Amino acid sequence: MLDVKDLTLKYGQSQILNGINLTAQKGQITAVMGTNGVGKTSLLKAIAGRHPFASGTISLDNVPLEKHTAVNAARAGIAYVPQGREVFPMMTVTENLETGFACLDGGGHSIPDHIYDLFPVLRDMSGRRGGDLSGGQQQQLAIARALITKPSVLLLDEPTEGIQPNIIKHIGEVIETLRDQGEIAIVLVEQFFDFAFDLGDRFVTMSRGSVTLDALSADVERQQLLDLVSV
Ligand SMILES: Nc1ncnc2c1ncn2[C@@H]1O[C@H](COP(=O)(O)OP(=O)(O)OP(=O)(O)O)[C@@H](O)[C@H]1O
Repeated sequence: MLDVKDLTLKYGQSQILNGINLTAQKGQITAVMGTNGVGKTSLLKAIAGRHPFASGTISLDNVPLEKHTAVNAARAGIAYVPQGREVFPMMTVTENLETGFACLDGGGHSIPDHIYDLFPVLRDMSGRRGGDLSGGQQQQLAIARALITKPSVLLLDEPTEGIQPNIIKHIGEVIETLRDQGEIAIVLVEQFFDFAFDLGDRFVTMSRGSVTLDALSADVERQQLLDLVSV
């Protein structure tokens, strides 16, 4: 379980996160929602060790993570699929996937079949350069690369952004499959309301760096949620 407590984050003098509390359970999709600029990406970056936080704690299975760098977060089991995907454009699909081995112990790793079962297009395009893939294919590659690290927490930042509807549907099905396997706590930051609403088991809404609602899907009405995340 991921447990974020009283997290604050600053860019210079500007305080962006004002004491965020968030938990994400394995086998659940925790959807973090809110309008542009409320701090969703900053929250994910802090959890992923991509930006230092000013105060608070991030724990995995009740163990607070020390020295919270990106490498340490990845080694601890936190995988981050950033907005914009960050696929290496000059590397092949296979090489992009292999970068995920860097945070696993030992050598001699190979790409597991289940990765290609989730994303068959990556097998077909294994020799193509990352930069030559469509946006949807790059998103699949970025999620697959994150899964290579065998995470216990998967952070997804706007996975539907700029992607055609049939691939969005497929990505939604993959996220559900991962949830149903029960091994990963999934944190989904998403502005496509219906995508997040359909997938979320728990909803956390944010406004100006603070949590405004934290509720299980059974306890929240669609309109209530829509009102909270609309401008
Ligand atoms: N590197 C940075 N330096 C300074 N300010 C930043 C930086 N990154 C983000 N911000 C500011 O922090 C605030 C929160 O940004 P953040 O990207 O976390 O929000 P968001 O909810 O993810 O928005 P979006 O949906 O547009 O990505 C915004 O006001 C943004 O301008």
